[in-house]
Amino acid sequence: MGNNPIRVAIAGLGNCATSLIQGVEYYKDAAVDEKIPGLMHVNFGDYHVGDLDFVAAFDVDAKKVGLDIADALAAGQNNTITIAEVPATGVEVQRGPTLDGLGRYYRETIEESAAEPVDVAAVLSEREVDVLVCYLPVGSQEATEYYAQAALDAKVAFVNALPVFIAGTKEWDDKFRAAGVPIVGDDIKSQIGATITHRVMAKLFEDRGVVLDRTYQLNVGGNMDFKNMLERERLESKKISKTQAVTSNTTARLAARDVHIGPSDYVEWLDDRKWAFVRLEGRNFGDAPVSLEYKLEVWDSPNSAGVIIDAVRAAKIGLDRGIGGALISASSYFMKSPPEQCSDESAHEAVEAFIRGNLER
Ligand SMILES: O=P(O)(O)OC[C@H]1O[C@@H](O)[C@H](O)[C@@H](O)[C@@H]1O
Repeated sequence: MGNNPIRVAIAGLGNCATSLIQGVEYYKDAAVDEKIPGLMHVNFGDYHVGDLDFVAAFDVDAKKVGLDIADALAAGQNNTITIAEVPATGVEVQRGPTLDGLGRYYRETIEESAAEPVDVAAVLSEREVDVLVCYLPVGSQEATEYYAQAALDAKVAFVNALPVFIAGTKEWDDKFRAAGVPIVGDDIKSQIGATITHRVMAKLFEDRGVVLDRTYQLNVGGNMDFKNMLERERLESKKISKTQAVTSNTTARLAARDVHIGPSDYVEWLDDRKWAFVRLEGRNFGDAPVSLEYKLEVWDSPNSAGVIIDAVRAAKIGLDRGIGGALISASSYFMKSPPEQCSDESAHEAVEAFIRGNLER
């Protein structure tokens, strides 16, 4: 823990939480002027990466509930790369409510804890949590709403890492504004992930005067996220989120049949690696055809951890400044489906202005 602690709670102790918590351990003593792989800011405003202090965690998996956070990171189906050994935290994983959090493939794979669910808002208040990070499985609409409401009730800032639309809806934005609680969301945009690289390439076509005619992004991986998404009904919002994240960065108006962006399959032996196969087709000078194809290979969870560390610190600054509702700059830069889409360059500038206090949200 650093000098200026941010008290963080986590909903969903899967791979993403593992990378986040191990990453904070790994970088906790990083020098402020050091170049850190995968982290855009060592200091974000007054907050150092080591200031994140994990004081509460919720899960539904019988193999995780009741364990110290440090032990839960290696439990159950977690299969990401190990970044650091985390010493015992003294914080036990508590039983959160399941609601619609477990789809068919989770139910087939894990055993649900028999413990009685806790009252999350009460725990958040008791532990004096500053920021709650929501890492529930894709498709958990009701469960995400439950945690968002708990954050509102306990006046805790909310970082929504999954593609359930909360920050991006007027209804929830109004609730967060009224409660004076900040929110950053929705759906984490990884450091060098499928979304950001695809956005950049689509924009490059446009900036160089090439007409983008069609594109696809096929993603495969071997973590529970990909297994969960074999259930097609659960990934509707994910497809919408990923598609709008890419198409919003170009003025090309592609017909629905000409854009295919989706989680595509589960390949167990990839573990927490994600491979993205991306193709863009267009027309160049004199309508001459041009196409670009690339493949991204990345460990999925460490790829989002650095972004979440920044999002948590933005949320804490929002809380310190008493700003309720969606933090537009941080949401646009760190998330795939913010309330307002803009170029990554302007979102980056906006985040820096927000940190300096020159931009309200
Ligand atoms: O690589 P992208 O497109 O930025 O997506 C990143 C993240 O997107 C989330 O929706 C997934 O659930 C995460 O597992 C993933 O890391």
